[in-house]
Amino acid sequence: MAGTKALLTLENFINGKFVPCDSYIDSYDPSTGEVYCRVPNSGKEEIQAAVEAARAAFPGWSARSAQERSQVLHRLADLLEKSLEDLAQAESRDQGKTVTLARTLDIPRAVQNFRFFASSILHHTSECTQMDHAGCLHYTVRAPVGIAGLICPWNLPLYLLTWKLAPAIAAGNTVIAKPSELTSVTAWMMCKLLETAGVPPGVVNIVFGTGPRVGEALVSHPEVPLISFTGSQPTAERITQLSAPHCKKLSLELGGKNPAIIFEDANLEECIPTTVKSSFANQGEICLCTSRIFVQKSIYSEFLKKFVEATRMWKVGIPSDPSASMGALISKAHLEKVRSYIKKARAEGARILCGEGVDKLSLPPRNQAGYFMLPTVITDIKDESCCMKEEIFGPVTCVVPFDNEEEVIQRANSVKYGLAATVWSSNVGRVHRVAKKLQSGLVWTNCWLIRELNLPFGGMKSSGIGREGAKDSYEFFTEIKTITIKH
Ligand SMILES: NC(=O)c1ccc[n+]([C@@H]2O[C@H](COP(=O)([O-])OP(=O)(O)OC[C@H]3O[C@@H](n4cnc5c(N)ncnc54)[C@H](O)[C@@H]3O)[C@@H](O)[C@H]2O)c1
Ligand SMILES: N/C(=C\C=C\C=O)C(=O)O
Repeated sequence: MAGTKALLTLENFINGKFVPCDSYIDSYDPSTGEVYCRVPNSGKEEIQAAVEAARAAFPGWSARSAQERSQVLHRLADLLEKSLEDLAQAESRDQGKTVTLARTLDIPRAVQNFRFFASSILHHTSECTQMDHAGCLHYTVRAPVGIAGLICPWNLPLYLLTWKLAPAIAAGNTVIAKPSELTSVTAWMMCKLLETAGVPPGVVNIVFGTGPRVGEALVSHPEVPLISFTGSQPTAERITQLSAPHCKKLSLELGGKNPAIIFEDANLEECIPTTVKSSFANQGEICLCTSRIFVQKSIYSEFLKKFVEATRMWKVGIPSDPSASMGALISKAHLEKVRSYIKKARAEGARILCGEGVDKLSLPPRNQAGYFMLPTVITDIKDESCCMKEEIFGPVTCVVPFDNEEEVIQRANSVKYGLAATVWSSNVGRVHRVAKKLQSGLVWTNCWLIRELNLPFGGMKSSGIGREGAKDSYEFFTEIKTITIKH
């Protein structure tokens, strides 16, 4: 345990108050490898206190009109926006991403999440049918589920927490959220804004700590009927097991092994920079990142040469460097895991064209122990290799050739995941055809990560269960009831 003197110490946020914890976990600055923060190591007791607070707050919050709740969400969005720079600096320090990315993606999107659900909650309608022969009118009503359990990963901390929190409270639920123990700081900072925004005590409770300890206590609690989880597939399996005896409502947003399919008629001037970005943005630590690039044979050599050149321009730097495209990976353990895949690829006879073990990474002395690595491109690799099958979740991408449409669809679909894909071609008929056949919850053609928050977001196969978005999140965070009136 590091000396605790200068360390930032977080507290749980329960019933509108910050409460200290009996024990703490060290949290590291990924850019230096030094401990800089202490995160509460909460457990069953803290979850019980949060459940009691959320239970007491539910009748009042759920009885408010959608308009009243919407106003609270708008105020919170405004407050987050005012703190954008502080939050961006904190997110970067905690996660390792560049400040530029946190400033332009993570925090603006957190603000947008509150504004978006503040608006969308006002526009839902319910169904009504007539049954004239029986003299009946039927209609549906929706009601909040109760206490929502939200469990989030470390890659886009505030972005993904607010993507769950905003629709949950907009719909009238009260919430217990558990951020990743690796990235808890911006959630804690957000708690400081809740009272000013008008969020009543107990509506939002944030309990920090590890998955096995506090995560499992939340999932197992009988008074939490719903769990919205974003994270890895093995954790989702455990959450599913623990939820089963209680028949909990589950939303699972999991990993991916996302293909990019690049046809010979693709506009390479747009495709190459976008595919470098889709492979390496946020250090490749986005579930939507490309990690298998299939390129049609006739343009394979040209693509590979230009892609490697462009990857070498994707600068790794300290997170505060405005010219850096990529910062540090989340943890030492994760860096080692990502490196181990490159080692395996090499042992299988694949070629590493740039990055890890090929090029030299230059860092200031203070950052030598940080968790940095260069963006790495692998080729001459078989589809059966673990690098082509398993989620690496780091700055590593594989490039392989293909002959024709049918073959590439089959190969793209040959993994257990089905989250996101990109298709590059100037033939509009082809992009529609291929997009329809891909086993993927999201397909971007001639672009990547353009988000329309109204439409369903989520994966198929081992990439998850359920969808998030305006209508989908509303349906998940509410229970529907059919009412029949005989007249
Ligand atoms: N589909 C998406 O929208 C999406 C978005 C971001 C990340 N991800 C996925 O998340 C993974 C990376 O995130 P991670 O390493 O934080 O995932 P993880 O599964 O290790 O952890 C996610 C969260 O679950 C908690 N947790 C761990 N064990 C638990 C348990 N037994 N019970 C309850 N909670 C538990 C963790 O503490 C953390 O808060 C990748 O697989 C990535 O693809 C998916
Ligand atoms: N959920 C979203 C993104 C998930 C990214 C995973 O790392 C979103 O854009 O709504």
